Amino acid sequence: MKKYTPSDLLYYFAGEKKVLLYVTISGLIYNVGMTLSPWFEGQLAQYVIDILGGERAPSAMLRLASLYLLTIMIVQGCRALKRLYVRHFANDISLAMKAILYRTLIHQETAKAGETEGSLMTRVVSDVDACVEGMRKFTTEVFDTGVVMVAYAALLFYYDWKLTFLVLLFPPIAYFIAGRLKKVVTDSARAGKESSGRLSDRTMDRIRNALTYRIFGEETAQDGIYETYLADYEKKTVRANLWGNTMEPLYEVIAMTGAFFIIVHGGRNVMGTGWASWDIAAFSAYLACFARLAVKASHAAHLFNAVQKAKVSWVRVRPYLKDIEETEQKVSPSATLSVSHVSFTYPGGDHPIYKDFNLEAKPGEFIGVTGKVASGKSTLGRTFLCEYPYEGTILYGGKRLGSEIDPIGTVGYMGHRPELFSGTIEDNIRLGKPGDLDAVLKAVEMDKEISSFPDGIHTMIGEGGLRLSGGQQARVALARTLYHKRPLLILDDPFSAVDRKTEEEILTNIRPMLKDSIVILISHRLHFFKDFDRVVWISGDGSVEVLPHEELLSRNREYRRLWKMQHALAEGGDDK
Ligand SMILES: Nc1ncnc2c1ncn2[C@@H]1O[C@H](COP(=O)(O)OP(=O)(O)OP(=O)(O)O)[C@@H](O)[C@H]1O
Repeated sequence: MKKYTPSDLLYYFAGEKKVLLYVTISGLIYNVGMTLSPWFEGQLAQYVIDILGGERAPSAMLRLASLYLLTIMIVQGCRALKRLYVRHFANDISLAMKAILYRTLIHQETAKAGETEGSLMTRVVSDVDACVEGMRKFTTEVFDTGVVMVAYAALLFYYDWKLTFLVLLFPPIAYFIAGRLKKVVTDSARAGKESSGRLSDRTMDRIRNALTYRIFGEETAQDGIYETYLADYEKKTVRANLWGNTMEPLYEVIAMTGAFFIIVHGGRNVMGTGWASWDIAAFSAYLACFARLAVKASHAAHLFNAVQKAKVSWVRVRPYLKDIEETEQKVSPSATLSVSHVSFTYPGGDHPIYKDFNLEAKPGEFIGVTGKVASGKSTLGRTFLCEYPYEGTILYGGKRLGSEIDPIGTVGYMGHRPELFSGTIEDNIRLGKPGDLDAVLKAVEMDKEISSFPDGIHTMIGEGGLRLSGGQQARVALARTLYHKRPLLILDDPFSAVDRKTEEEILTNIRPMLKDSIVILISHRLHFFKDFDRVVWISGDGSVEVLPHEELLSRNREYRRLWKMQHALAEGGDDK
């Protein structure tokens, strides 16, 4: 049997077999039971005529009505159960998708040009919601529309198959029109979503840079630009909703056209001159059954649109749904890192940022990376994420990183920016992964601070974490990286926003936690490099030197100069 991965839609259905079984049982009872209503209504009409004509006693009506009531109670009870399980199903899928998504997004960083982490997270989470809503509607309608339509159609054929063939021509016409319009609905939904993404980017930009815009007298111009984005969003959303919603009544009118033929031909059946012989009960049951079928058919068309919209979101969110846990299991805890002759040039760049980089490292080792400003330190760190192709080989556990082993699940990364999203501190660290956060909060020296917040770990930190100080943001981001520990960790300037004492405490705390990981730590500040296993120096002209601290100090003039300068500052008490 095919093994589904998180990027297959069926993966989520397969994980919910038990809940789907309950949905199926309660859904079948409810929907097949629904066809009994038109039959009961027809019988009731016939009983009224019979009682008035003296052919039946009123007590018979009472028995029939009680039976009808009991049937309704059972059918509606199953309906409530079915709804409950469908909700259960949707919640489980939403949680599963978001947990996978968050884990993947830790590795997303700057590769997607022009996208900020806040808008990326906000957009993909809203896409997940739209997808789950589509899956919920689909599951509901498979029963409420699919099964019930088959049951109603069977009843209609039983009463008069010729008339049924005739009247059932109309719902497919409505369905066909919905199919033809699906491109318009999809395109307008996509345009609406894209415009919403652009607007949220713009909103974030306006908030983040508010002070800069005010100081440089740019506010009015920025407000004008913002208005154009808002106007575009309004226009596209109205258009998307218009196409999505106004088609429904049209489908219903077309589907109901069959009722005209029932009144004419059904009347003939009752008079004894039609294709079948009917009493009043049959006429009434047939008409009621058809009306319900036509309404259901219009729901099918509506469902079609909902599924189309969900598809747009699914296509957008799918690349972020990767099987991380599985990759993690393939990595041996004692695997070593072997970097040989690696050079990196940005796509379209005319020279390598660095070349001939060589490094051997084993678990428990800390490797420092430093160099001049803009020499390529972050670029070297991000090479391990394999966002872009590199020259040479990076082997992890003997497998080539990027082609034979996925960096997701192997490489943990904390970038320059803390990459926090709007949510609680807990959400930002946990990213859907259950477990105890105490150890990582203590390690990053955040435990006491968090317990002094009124909402503790449930404190909402705002978009991009703007309600926290820079140092707090950095420590929450570090706690997240530690909580989702990987055998190879790249930490890009993790302590730039904390003071030296806290930095030292954190380093002391995390070293024992990371004794089975290889840590590559990029920093401008060198004082802790003396305790590291090796230091990588990037010169800025492309050359890379890898040596233990003392050796690098004696051999590399630039490194020595920088070290001495920082040492002198520290002794003068100026270094934080
Ligand atoms: N995505 C990119 N595309 C093209 N060039 C880039 C990209 N990112 C960085 N660069 C360039 O690569 C060079 C090295 O940048 P990088 O950020 O790696 O340096 P750094 O040493 O980490 O900088 P800093 O000292 O500011 O931390 C710079 O000249 C930069 O302009």
